[in-house]
Amino acid sequence: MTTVRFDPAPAGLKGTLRVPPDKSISHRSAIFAAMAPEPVRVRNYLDAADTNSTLAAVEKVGALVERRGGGELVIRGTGLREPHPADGPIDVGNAGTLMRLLPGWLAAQPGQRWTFDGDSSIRRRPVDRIADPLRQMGATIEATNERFPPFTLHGAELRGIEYVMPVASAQVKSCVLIAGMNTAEPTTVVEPAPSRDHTERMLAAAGVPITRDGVRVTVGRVDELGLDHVDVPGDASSAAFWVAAAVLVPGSRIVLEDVNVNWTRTGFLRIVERMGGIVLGDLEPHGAFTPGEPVSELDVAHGPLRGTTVDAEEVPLAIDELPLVALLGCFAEGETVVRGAQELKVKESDRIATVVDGLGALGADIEATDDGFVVRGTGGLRGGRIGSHGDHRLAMLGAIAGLASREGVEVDGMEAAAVSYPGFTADLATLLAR
Ligand SMILES: O=C(O)C1=C[C@@H](OP(=O)(O)O)[C@@H](O)[C@H](O)C1
Ligand SMILES: C=C(OP(=O)(O)O)C(=O)O
Repeated sequence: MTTVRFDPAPAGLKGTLRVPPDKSISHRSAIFAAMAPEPVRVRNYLDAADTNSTLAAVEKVGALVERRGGGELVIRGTGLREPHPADGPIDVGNAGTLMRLLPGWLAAQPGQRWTFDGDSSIRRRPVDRIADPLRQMGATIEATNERFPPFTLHGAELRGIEYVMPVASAQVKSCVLIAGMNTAEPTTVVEPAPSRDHTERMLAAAGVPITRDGVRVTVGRVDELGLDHVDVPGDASSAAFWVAAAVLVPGSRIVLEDVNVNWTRTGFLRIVERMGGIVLGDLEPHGAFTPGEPVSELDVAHGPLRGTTVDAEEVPLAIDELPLVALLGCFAEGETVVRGAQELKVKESDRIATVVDGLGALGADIEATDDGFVVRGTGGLRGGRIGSHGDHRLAMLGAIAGLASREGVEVDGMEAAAVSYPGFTADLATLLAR
C-alpha cells in the first residue's frame, strides 16, 4: 500500500489541464465496438485500471483490440449475435460499470454461458439489480447469495419488457437497453429520475431505434450496429477534483479543457455554483465529440462558499462527486446536506461511511444519515490521515483535502486512484509548479 502526503498549497494551484478521458464513455465505446460488425476506431480511450479491464473482457469474448498508442484503439468486434465462449471467468476487476453492462449483451446469446468475477470490492456490489430485469427477459443468472459476484449468466432468446427501475442507475438502464437490441419486441426502461445518458447517445449514433418520452426510454431490435468511430471527451468526474481544489485553495485558478458537459454529468458544477463557487467557463458546449457528447472549457477560481442541500433527484447527476460536496461543505458557511443518496453505500466502498469517517478524522464536523450526510462548515479542515479503502474517489478526495487543509493529509492507499485517474499526482505536480 502506498502512502502519499499532500501538503497545503499556500500559493494555490494554477494552470491549464486536460483531464483524463471519460471512464463511462470509454467502457461503452469498447463494449459497443465489440458488438459491431465493422472495425471501430476509438480515440482518446481511458488508459486506467477499470477501462483496461473492459478491453480484456471484450477480448475474452472474441473482439480484437489493436492498441495504436496515444489512446487510440481499433476494435474489431464479433457482431451482435456472435460473441465467443470464454475460457474461464471474465474478470471485471474493480469496475461496476463493466460488470453491469456486458451481461446485457451476453444475456441475449442462447445456449451460451459466462461467469463473471472481480476484486474484493466488486464482490460486495449487488448484481441482483441487473439479474432481475434480465431474468424477466428470459436469461438465467446464478449469483452468490442471490446477489453478489461471482455469478454465472446463461444466455437465452430474450423477450422485450417494460422495466420500471427501483433505483436511478445508469448502469442498470444501460444493461436493459443493450439487451433490448436483441429482443423480439421493443424494450422500455422507466427511470425514477434522469441519470447519465451516454448509452442512449451511443445507441442513437449507432443507428439503433431509440426514443425517449419523459422518463421512459424505448429501444428496438436491430441486426447490427452502425458505429464507425468514437472520440472520448474529458471526464467530468475527474475534472471535479480540480474544480474542488481551485474553489477551496486560496490563490487558485485552473482551466480544464475539453470536459464533457453533458447535462446528466454536470450536477456537481451546478451544486458548486449554488454554493457560490466560481466556475467561469460557461456550461454551454463549445464543441461536440462523437457521438453526440458536448464539451467545454471550465475556468475555476477560489472563492467563498455557502452550504446547500442536495436532494434525491439531483443525486444521480452528481453521484460520483458527492464525496467532494462533503469536502466543500467543510469550508462553506452553514450546513450542507446530501439526502436520497443511499446508492453511495454500494459503490467501491460504502461512501457514506468512508467519507464521514475519513473527513471526520481530518477534523470535519460531519454526520452520517441513512441516505447521505450533514456537514457543518467550520471554516476549514485541520488535516491528518485518511485511508482510501481501495476506493479511487476516496484516495483523490483525501489528496484534495490535504491541499486545502491547515496541516496536510496523508492518504493510505493512494494507488487506488489508478482505477480512473493514473496520472492524478503527476497532474497535481503541474498545477503546483510555477
Ligand atoms: O453508467 C455508468 O457509467 C456509471 C453509473 C453510475 O453508477 P450507477 O448506475 O450504479 O449509479 C456511476 O456511479 C458509475 O461511476 C458509472
Ligand atoms: C462507482 C464508480 O464506478 P463503477 O460503478 O464503474 O465501479 C465510480 O467510478 O465512482
